[in-house]
Amino acid sequence: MNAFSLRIGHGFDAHRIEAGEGVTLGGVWIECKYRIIAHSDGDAMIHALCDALLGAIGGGDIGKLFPDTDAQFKGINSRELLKEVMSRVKAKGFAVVNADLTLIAQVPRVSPYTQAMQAVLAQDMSVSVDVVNVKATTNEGMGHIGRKEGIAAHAVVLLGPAS
Ligand SMILES: Nc1ccn([C@@H]2O[C@H](COP(=O)(O)O)[C@@H](O)[C@H]2O)c(=O)n1
Ligand SMILES: C[C@@]1(CO)OP(=O)(O)OP(=O)(O)OC[C@H]1O
Repeated sequence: MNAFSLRIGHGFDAHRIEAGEGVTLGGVWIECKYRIIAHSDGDAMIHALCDALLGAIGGGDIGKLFPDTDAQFKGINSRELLKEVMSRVKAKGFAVVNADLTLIAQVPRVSPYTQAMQAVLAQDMSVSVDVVNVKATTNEGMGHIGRKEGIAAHAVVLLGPAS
């Protein structure tokens, strides 16, 4: 790696939702009438971010690292997965330049929480909060997301040399 080494990564994740008492997204608990169906806490935004980071370092994906057949990951807080992924990013000599996440969800409404999500994700990636962007869109009522059967998230990251 030299001073000009840059790596880009993209991640995507989707989970089903059902009636419940709240969701964790971007590492932030959001009280609402839904819950996310998953082996872990179902934080699709962090899962997409982990896959983007792993993609950038050629590190596979979170399903390979943290199989959903392994009891040790049952109900796990996805921030723990992000911390492990970040240790792999750092071990390869990279640091996050910026990260951009998009949640696609008809529900819940997350705009009151995006700043808190940015702060949590910046902390876990050891970067300044102004290089982490979180945004959301509905699916305008279309398809499974529009019918409130599930949610999805995309993440894009740029990595550069750790100084
Ligand atoms: N789960 C969501 C989805 C959207 N938002 C916010 O609403 C704005 C309008 O959404 P559109 O689908 O009509 O583009 C969007 O820009 C978000 O700020 C949200 O908070 N939570
Ligand atoms: C996080 C893991 C592991 O608990 O499970 P899920 O919460 O089901 O999430 P997914 O995005 O399907 O993939 C990675 C998993 O192996």
